[in-house]
Amino acid sequence: MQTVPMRGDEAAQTRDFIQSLCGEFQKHNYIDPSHYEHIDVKRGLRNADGTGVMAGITQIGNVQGYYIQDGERVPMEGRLIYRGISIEDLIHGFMSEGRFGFEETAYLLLFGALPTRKELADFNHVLSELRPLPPNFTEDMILRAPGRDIMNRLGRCILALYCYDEDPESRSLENELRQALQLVARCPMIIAHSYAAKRHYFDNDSLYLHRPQEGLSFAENFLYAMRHDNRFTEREAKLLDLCMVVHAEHGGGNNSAFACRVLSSSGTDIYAAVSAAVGSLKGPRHGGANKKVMEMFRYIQEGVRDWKDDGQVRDFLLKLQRKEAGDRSGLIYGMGHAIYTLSDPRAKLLKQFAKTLADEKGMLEEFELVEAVERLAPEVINGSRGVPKPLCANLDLYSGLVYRMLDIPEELYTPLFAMARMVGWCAHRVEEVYNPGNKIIRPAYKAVAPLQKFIPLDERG
Ligand SMILES: CC(=O)SCCNC(=O)CCNC(=O)[C@H](O)C(C)(C)COP(=O)(O)OP(=O)(O)OC[C@H]1O[C@@H](n2cnc3c(N)ncnc32)[C@H](O)[C@@H]1OP(=O)(O)O
Ligand SMILES: O=C([O-])CC(=O)C(=O)O
Repeated sequence: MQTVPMRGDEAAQTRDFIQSLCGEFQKHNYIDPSHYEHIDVKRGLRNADGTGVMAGITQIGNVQGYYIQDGERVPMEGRLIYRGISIEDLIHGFMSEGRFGFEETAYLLLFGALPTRKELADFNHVLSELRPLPPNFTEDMILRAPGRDIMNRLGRCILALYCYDEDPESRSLENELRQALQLVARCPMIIAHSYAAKRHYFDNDSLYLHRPQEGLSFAENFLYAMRHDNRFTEREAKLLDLCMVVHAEHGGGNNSAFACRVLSSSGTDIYAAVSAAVGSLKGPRHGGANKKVMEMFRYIQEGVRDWKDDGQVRDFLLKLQRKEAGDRSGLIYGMGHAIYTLSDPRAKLLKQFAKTLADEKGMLEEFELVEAVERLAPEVINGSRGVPKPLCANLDLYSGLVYRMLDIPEELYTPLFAMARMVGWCAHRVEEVYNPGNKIIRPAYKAVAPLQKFIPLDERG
């Protein structure tokens, strides 16, 4: 698809007009912070003590980072629980038996119980059946309109799948589950093909489109489809599988799952709800942070002469925080979390694997720099805060490093997160739609604009 180019003078006129409207916009849209002193607004849907406003009940995932004692928030080591099973137990369970774990995690999250051997085999077979994209989908939806941003492509493709679904509007449980499994199964292919198109059209590379292979696991299929020579080792696939498991679910309140639940509560279709979740995850304060972390480390490596000197690293982090360096957002990516306080259990797990891999690949210096940021950033972020807030590394601090050591290109880091989280989104979607008591999610906004009269066109100044 091509956009119609504007002539130079038209473009300048449009730019000037829009620039003049920026002033108008600022005049009428600025919210004076003092309003928040008088009106009880739960900004970011948070209570005054930083805890989240309780917006729903779920059976799927549980995220714990503090407990309440005598009305006070008490920090604790983070816990992540999928359907009642801690993430550590789940990972230990399938790893100790030498299996891939993502498929059984998906089954657990979507249906609520661990599969038996037969159920797991049947589930894997169904995923294989559902994996191929519809005929001509890659040609029509991916190759004809390639794009640089794979998350944007993914959202678009998910919305487009509505048109290829013979029954997109039925909300029967069976249909919802069929759609959910199809989305989970197809996501790796959409990402791999979108990436191939991006490389071909924007990076001048040859075009290769691999088809999914029956008998390969989710992680193996992704590596097979992403790499031009289809080659990967078992160790790489097992590590990617583990990354997928830790990214699969994070309760109902995280920004993308909540977006999915908000849309679902309106009664709209699964494609609309899940593509909204993709859009949310793309944001740099959410899943997009894994890509931003790598960019931030490039800034640090360029800006700090001796990475082993804590003083120099701390000074650079201060510059990041003061918006004097990096992307000027003021954020130290990969640090902080809305719920976790002392630790994010996923970051702990990924850190262990990153360290072993870094040792093997001769990348211990990079690993140690990430560790230094983890150690020094809380003090920098807390700055002169009277009572320091406990602040820990989140999973995005170490996931990028693991992906880099797996030779996965940076533009796929957030899409990989989406590929895994598709399971969590679909589980929350079906839970939202299936439970009949659920109401449309509809918080309130206090309007502060003064009333005014309509002025006829000729009388306006
Ligand atoms: C998969 C995920 O979504 S994990 C999160 C990935 N995101 C990132 O890594 C981006 C960096 N981190 C952040 O932006 C934040 O920590 C978030 C968005 C994750 C959580 O935000 P919040 O729940 O608002 O954090 P919290 O309430 O603890 O923030 C306390 C203060 O520290 C600041 N802060 C928190 N984390 C950071 C950070 N990484 N860098 C700079 N400042 C930070 C906040 O801006 C806030 O300042 P304020 O009190 O002056 O407004
Ligand atoms: O829970 C959150 O706010 C963000 C997060 O870590 C996730 O979704 O994995």
